[in-house]
Amino acid sequence: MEGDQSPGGSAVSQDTYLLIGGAPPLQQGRPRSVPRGCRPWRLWHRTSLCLAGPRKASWRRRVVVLAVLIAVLLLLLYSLGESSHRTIMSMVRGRPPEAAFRCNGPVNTTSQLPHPHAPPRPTQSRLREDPKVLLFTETQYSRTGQAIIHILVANRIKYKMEGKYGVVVFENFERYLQIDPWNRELLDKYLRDYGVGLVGFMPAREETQVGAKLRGFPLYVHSNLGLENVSLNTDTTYTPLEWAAPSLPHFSEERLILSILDKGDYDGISRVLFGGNLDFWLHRLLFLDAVSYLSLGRISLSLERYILVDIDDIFVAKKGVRMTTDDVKALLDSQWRLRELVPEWRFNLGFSGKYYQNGYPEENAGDRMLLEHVDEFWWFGHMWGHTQPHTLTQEKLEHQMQLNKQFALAHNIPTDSGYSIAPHHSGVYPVHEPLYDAWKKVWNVRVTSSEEYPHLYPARLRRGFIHRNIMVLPRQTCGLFTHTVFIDKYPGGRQTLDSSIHGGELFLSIVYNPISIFMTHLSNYGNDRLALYTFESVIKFIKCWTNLSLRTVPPLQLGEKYFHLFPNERDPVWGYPCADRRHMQIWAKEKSCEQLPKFLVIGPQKTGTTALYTFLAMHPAIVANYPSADTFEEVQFFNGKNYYKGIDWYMNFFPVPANSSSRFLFEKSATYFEGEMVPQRVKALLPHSRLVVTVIPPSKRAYSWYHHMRAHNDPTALQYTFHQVITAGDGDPRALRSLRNKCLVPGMYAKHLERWLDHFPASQLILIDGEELRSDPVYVMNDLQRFLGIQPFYNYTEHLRYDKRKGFFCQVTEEDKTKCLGRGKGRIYPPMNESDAKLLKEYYQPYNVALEKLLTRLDYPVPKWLEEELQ
Ligand SMILES: Nc1ncnc2c1ncn2[C@@H]1O[C@H](COP(=O)(O)OS(=O)(=O)O)[C@@H](OP(=O)(O)O)[C@H]1O
Repeated sequence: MEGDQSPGGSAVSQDTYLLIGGAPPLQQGRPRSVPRGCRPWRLWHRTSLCLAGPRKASWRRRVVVLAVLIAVLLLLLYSLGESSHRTIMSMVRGRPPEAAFRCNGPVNTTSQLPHPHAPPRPTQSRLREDPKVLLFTETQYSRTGQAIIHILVANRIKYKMEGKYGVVVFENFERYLQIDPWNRELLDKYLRDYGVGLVGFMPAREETQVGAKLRGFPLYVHSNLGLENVSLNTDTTYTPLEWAAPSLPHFSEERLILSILDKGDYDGISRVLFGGNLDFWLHRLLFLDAVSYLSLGRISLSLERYILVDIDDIFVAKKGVRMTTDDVKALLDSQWRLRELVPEWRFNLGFSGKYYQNGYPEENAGDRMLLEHVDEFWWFGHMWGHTQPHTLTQEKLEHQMQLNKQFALAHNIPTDSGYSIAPHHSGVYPVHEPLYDAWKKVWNVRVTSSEEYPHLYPARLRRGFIHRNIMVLPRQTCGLFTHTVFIDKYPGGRQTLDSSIHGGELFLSIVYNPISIFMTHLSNYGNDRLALYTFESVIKFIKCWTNLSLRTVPPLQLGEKYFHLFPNERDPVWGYPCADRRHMQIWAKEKSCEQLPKFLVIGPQKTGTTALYTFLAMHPAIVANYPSADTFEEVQFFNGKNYYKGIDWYMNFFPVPANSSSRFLFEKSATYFEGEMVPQRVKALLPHSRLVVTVIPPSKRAYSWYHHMRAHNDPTALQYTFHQVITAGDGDPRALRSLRNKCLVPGMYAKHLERWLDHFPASQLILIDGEELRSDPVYVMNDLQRFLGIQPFYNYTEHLRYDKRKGFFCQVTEEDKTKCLGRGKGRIYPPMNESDAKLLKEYYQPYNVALEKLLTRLDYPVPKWLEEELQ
């Protein structure tokens, strides 16, 4: 094995590093030659000499000449008028760069997929679970480990440290070799039995090694040597590495490493070993291929990549950075060239009609020419006046959209794309409901895209979701913004853009995302036409270096494809808007995180949650949610269909914040406790919230719940006895089995608590003994006040009193009477029969044991009833 090494003697100068055929070297400034006399500094020099004669001009003369010159220039400009502005600018600017990328080999112009690269899958090597990667990193911060995780996450490849795996990855291969014989044999047996392969990386070394033998392995390591003759396995998803001959300019500054394939002839285990890290893009592709190859195709990405390039702000840009007729022609030409590489390629144009014909005369001609070629592009309505939707009411939004639609109809622009986007992503996420309503009503929008979900950064975590039947697709960043108009003004210099194209961020975005939507702006197509340069270059680079098959389809089809590929992204996860500065900027001003609860009473049902809710609401500093008519007073947002109504719907259950933010808003929904998705959703929206859980003996809870269902005339509960419900088997009717589950499952307290604790630290959760709440509510309420840190401290002794008739503690009214909970709380029903009680005690035994262990581990008090249950 050869170690890290840059290709010897192949240093290539800057100008050849850039892939612009025939372009002058970068150091010379502009990419195209400019007539010398037209350059302002040249003009000044020559004129001064001419007026002042051959002798060295005195400084006075120079000042006079300069003043005359400025005056002449101003006069000239004035007389030529605005129409000449662009002509002068283009003389000064030179010509835009071209994507004249040269590929040292055949460009992959076919749209066919290559032959399957994975060896046939042995029947005995089937994995029962979702294939995952088992990853061993040195530490959570180690460099290659981070790079591996980065690639896996960006490609949505699951990885973990437990369960069944499709591939095992060692950040440091030596760790694998150092495993003690017993564990090594276990791991190797697993790899052999399930046909799971291994990827290993050789650690970087300062010192040079020549022929160092790998422990217990027939391999010898040579490190820090030059790579002379590279010849590698050609059976890869991407372009064979033999293309990476040292003479190729792309590799001049990169560190090539050698990677080898061990086909398992030695010990039955296939391995791919990398001589170094993943810094270089080609090795990242090779790593993905290795994962695919070693998992026998189970962890394999399709080779199809869909790209859609939106051109936003059509007609919006300022004078001077809009498109002229030449630019429109260049756009059309580029579109034709791109079709050679991506079948049916079309740019997707988003227009704001209000600014039509708002440029210099040549630019207005450009506007008209775009409309003359309306059929050549895909179109979508942007916002008429480019206003941010979150600042507008639904009425105003509809009005703006209507104006743009009328403009479209008047200019034969198609209006049926079903796609739209909002200026600055405003209103898409965080959701501004009026935007979704207006979009649906005026434009029948069914798909949009945004960079903001869940956050702009890190880009690799951007995802899609569906809200109210509108598909929101993630957008990728291509490095061009409204103000990136000239190549020499590109932030970080042209080299930065080029390295993003040549294996950097833009290239990897396309490689890692089966579907990429890029946002560009009108201004990126005028002047230096950077968007044309960027996309033609990156597409050629991809076609040159990979076997990816590039495609494009209109947005609606793209949306359907996206959620077909990633069905588990359909459901949104609403995030806390105040944690993200950008989200705050595009969230309606009247909204505030102070209108979200500070704590939740999460249940489970029948443990005394209503009493707790009522007692809490008595506190002067605590504000409960408004009651919901549909859900028996509870909001029930996080656990059911209400979640899809969005956070505006949820926030409407709470009063608009008053001046003081010391009020504690809360809500109680007793079914949150056992909901599978609830902890994750609560964590996302209310990351700082405190959680209040009440528990009573689980069998008692189950019995109370059964009677609750009977009292609510549930037909199944009325039809079957408690015994029949708790002993229902798999062969029983569905309704009965469902009732059994709802009756028994919430009482598995430890299991549900563990799930909450996966998302929240124990310090944010308090466990209340429901039996104690019943017998000594004052003590419990004081404890809870301390946990929540609520001021002022409320003296419940004066406000709660035992009511003999009710048999429970009740609220003391101003008239010194008691106000108790309704008949539905503290019901009267016959005691549970002994055999059912015994049955349930046995049933819940393991869950109660686990609960006791959990509480002890967390240093929480163990309720008395639990001690008794375990005796
Ligand atoms: N102060 C006071 N007043 C009335 N009831 C009290 C009180 N404290 C605790 N309990 C017990 O609360 C049980 C109802 O629990 P929940 O309020 O959680 O029920 S629900 O899930 O909201 O339906 C209810 O269960 P049942 O006795 O089966 O009706 C009561 O035992």
